[in-house]
Formats: sequence, structure tokens, C-alpha cells
Amino acid sequence: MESQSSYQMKVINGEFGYVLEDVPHLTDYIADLPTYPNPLRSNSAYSVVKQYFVHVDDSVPQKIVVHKDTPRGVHFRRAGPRQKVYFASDEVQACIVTCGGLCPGINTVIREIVHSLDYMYGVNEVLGIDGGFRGFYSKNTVTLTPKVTNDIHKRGGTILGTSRGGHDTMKIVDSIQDRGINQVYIIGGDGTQKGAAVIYEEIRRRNLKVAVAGIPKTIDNDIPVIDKSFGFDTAVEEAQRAINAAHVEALSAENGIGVVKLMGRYSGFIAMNATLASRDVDCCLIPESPFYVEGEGGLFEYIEKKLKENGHMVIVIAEGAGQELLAAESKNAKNEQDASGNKLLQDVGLWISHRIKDHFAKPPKMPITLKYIDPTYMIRAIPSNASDNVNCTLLAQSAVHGAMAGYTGFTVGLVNGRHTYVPFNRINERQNKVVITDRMWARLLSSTNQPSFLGPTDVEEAKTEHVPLTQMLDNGENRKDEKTGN
Ligand SMILES: Nc1ncnc2c1ncn2[C@@H]1O[C@H](COP(=O)(O)OP(=O)(O)O)[C@@H](O)[C@H]1O
Ligand SMILES: O=P(O)(O)OC[C@H]1O[C@](O)(COP(=O)(O)O)[C@@H](O)[C@@H]1O
Ligand SMILES: [Mg+2]
Repeated sequence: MESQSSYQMKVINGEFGYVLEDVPHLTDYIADLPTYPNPLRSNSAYSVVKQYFVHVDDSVPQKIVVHKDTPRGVHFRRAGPRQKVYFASDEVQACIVTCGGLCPGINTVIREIVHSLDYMYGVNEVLGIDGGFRGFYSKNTVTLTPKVTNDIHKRGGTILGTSRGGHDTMKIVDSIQDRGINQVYIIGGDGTQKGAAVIYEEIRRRNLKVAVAGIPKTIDNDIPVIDKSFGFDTAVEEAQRAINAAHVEALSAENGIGVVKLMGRYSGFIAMNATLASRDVDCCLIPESPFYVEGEGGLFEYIEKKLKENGHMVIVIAEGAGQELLAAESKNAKNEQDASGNKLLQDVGLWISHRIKDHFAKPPKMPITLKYIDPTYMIRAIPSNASDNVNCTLLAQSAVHGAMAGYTGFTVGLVNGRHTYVPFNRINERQNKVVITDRMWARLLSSTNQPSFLGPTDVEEAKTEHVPLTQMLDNGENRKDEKTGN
């Protein structure tokens, strides 16, 4: 049961075009809440830190490329510990839920929320919700302690289990109320953050003192505004192993072709970054860039050219690429969706492999050896790498600091390298996609030397098609590619 959000933006304007897209606070709808000194003041590890607490007015600009006359523009509230907190340690009953597809690092986030609540804020009551949103009303909870979660960052998956679908706002908020939960940590992707937004709205409608914090999880890196989602680096790194295997197989055979399918339902970031990192890939196909196989300038012509030049080639294909070609060829193509309403994809890797084999079996025949590798679930099931572990730790700590300080209805996210609290609606307004008229995609095309498969009119259309209004207003300079390579 998916619900529509009516999230109200909280915007604060300042001088010289300064805009703070702020996140809600419990005091916005509950009067006279008591405050307490932050327990970190007496924490021996943190007491040495000069200026440990974040200034109440600290904010982080969304756009960092500016000109001398540029207005100051949109900012987000800086994450971090505050002087005052709105929960006494023994008052907190927190819960953590994980939803959507798996992604490396989920267990690290769970561990760090539990550890931060305990070691920084003296909170000992943390519940795990079993199996995603539906676990709120259909399953028992599990008790999470620092001891129970101590080693879980070394394991892939989520110790809490996850699911798609099952978002029943009323039942979830009833469960939160019945269990006396007052901090809700929601780890999940774009669908989950939409679910978190409606949970927050219902909590606010009921005037409950409950902080709702989202931690964005998506292996596809398709959440806007934030620099990069956790687990993405690990996935790109692991994808190298599959690409390397495909390369070895292709190199060792006559006219060897290695085809690797990578994740990316609507966004091709993993395929693009894995291709750029590997240097062994001759062609990368992503959902954002339409391609065709037959005729002049098509994929088959390019493969033939590469095989004649090099005797082998490697193709990386994101799972959401070319779906329109499969649909056109399949007589009984259905527009099916999963329990969360995500489009169910056909196996494009298998399809392209068959099409290539059929093409080169036809006269004038060309002998080829094609190996198809689908490492998708192997990639997302591994534990996070070192840098993602640090990333997960900081995200979890930011979420805990925010909830303890009384903020609610927010997602934590790295914006221009600083941790921030981003309002749900900014995360949910669109999906982040590879912009094929940006420099990053041009870098990829020049690194593989593959055809762009685009005519001049396609390029003109793409220049306007993928650019959301906020980016057009900013001349595209707030896009992520310049900064993080995404
Ligand atoms: N618009 C929405 N409103 C409420 N819940 C939603 C919405 N979209 C998705 N959800 C819920 O969020 C959870 C995860 O969504 P899904 O799209 O599967 O994964 P992800 O969060 O990884 O994108 C599911 O339980 C789904 O029902
Ligand atoms: O097979 P499942 O579990 O439905 O998940 C597959 C999908 O999940 C994804 O990994 C993306 O999930 P997230 O963006 O939510 O992490 C897609 O790339 C893939 O299509
Ligand atoms: Mg998603």
C-alpha cells in the first residue's frame, strides 16, 4: 500500500539569496519540550574535542561552484551533535528497520546506530524490526545491543531481514505508538524514504514525540542530492572482479566476447563507474542511453570492428538497459511490477548474449566465443569495504545526533563532502540518473571509444530531457559529476 506524501517544506531565507531548506523539529508541533545537556559533554573520548558541538546555524551549500555574483543559494542543515538534546537517555526507545534490496554496508549502519546510541548517549533500548516495513505489524521485534551487533559489519546482507511492499502507514504508526518507540531509524532506498516521509507525517498528525530519521541505502546510487550512497564503492570494486574474469575469458578465445550484467534498474552508475575503473571494457550500455543493435552505427557493427582490431572485447550492460528493445521483440511482454511497484526487468544480459551469437552465426559467419557473467546478487551480498564502513559509521552517527537533538523527518546525507540533514521531499522528488550530456558520460565514451548510438536530434532531446528544474536553474553546476565522479 503505497501512499502519497504531503510533506511541508521548511524554508528559511537569509541575506544575499541564502536559502536553508531545513528539516522539521519536534518543537514545530509539540510545545514546551524539556531539553537536557548533551551527554557527550562528559564523554571522556569526546571531551578533548575543541568545538565538538555543531553551531546551531551551521549549514552546507548544495552548490559549490559559484561565480562572484552568484546568490548564496540552497543550503542544508549541517549534521552533528548539538549542545542540547530533546530526549533523556533513559527515555529513548529506538527502533531500526531495513527495507528494499540488499546493499553492502547495511549491517555496519545498524551496528553504528546501536553503538552510537549506547556509547554516546547512554541509550540501551534499541529494537530491530524484522523483515522490513511489514515487520512493524506482523512480526516480533529483536533486541539490539552493542554486544549482539559487535561483529555484524563483517557480514553481508542485513541481520534484520528486508522486504519490498508491506507499507501500511496506519498499522506501522500504531505499532510505533503501542510499543512506545520514540526514535525510528529507517534504512532504505528511494522507495523506503518515501515510506519514511509518510510515517513522519502520520506521527506529526498524531502529535507524537517520535523522531524519524532516514539513512539512504541504494546500491544503484539513484538518490538525488547526496554525493554518493553507501555500498556503491564496494559494488563498483566487486564488479571489477567480474569484468576481469570476462576479460580473461575473452582474451583466451578466438574472437572472445565477455558480457557482464551489472545492477542498475533505472540508473547506470555502477556500470559507468565500473567501466571507467576497469579499463578493460569496450562497451558500456546503461538505461539512460538508448542503443540499437542492427545496421550502421549499431552494436553488432561495433563488435565486429573491435574483434577485427583486437580479437576480443568486453561488454558491460546494466540490467535496466535496452528494456525497450526486449519489450519490442517479446510477444508476451508484460508491464509487471514487484511488491514495491518497481518495474520487473527482463534479463537483458541473456538477451544480448543470444542476439550476438545469432548475429555472428548468420552469413557471412564469424566464429565467436561468448561468455556471459551475471554477478549481480554476488556483488550486493558482500560486506562493505573499508571506505564504505567509515561512510556508514558517519551516516549512522549523524542520524543519532539528529534524532537526539529533536530533528525529525530527515534523511542524512553527504553533500559536498559534509554530513547534512536533508528534508525527505528533496530526496524523494526525483531519481538520480547518469546524465548522458554531462562530461562524465563523455569521459566514458572516450575511454571505451564505443559509439554513442545517438544522432544530433537525440543529443538535443537528451540535453533537456534528463535535466530537472533545479539543475536547469543552476546551469547544471550542482550536478554531482564534477565532485565525486558520479
Ligand atoms: N511511495 C511510497 N510510499 C510508502 N512506501 C513506499 C513507497 N514506495 C516504496 N515504499 C516502500 O518502501 C519499501 C522499499 O521500497 P523499494 O522500492 O522496494 O526499495 P528501496 O527503498 O530500496 O528503493 C517497501 O516496503 C515499499 O513498500
Ligand atoms: O531482485 P530484487 O531483490 O528485487 O532487487 C533487484 C534490484 O535491486 C537493485 O539492486 C536496486 O536496489 P536499491 O537501489 O534499492 O539498492 C537493482 O539494481 C535491482 O534491479
Ligand atoms: Mg529503489
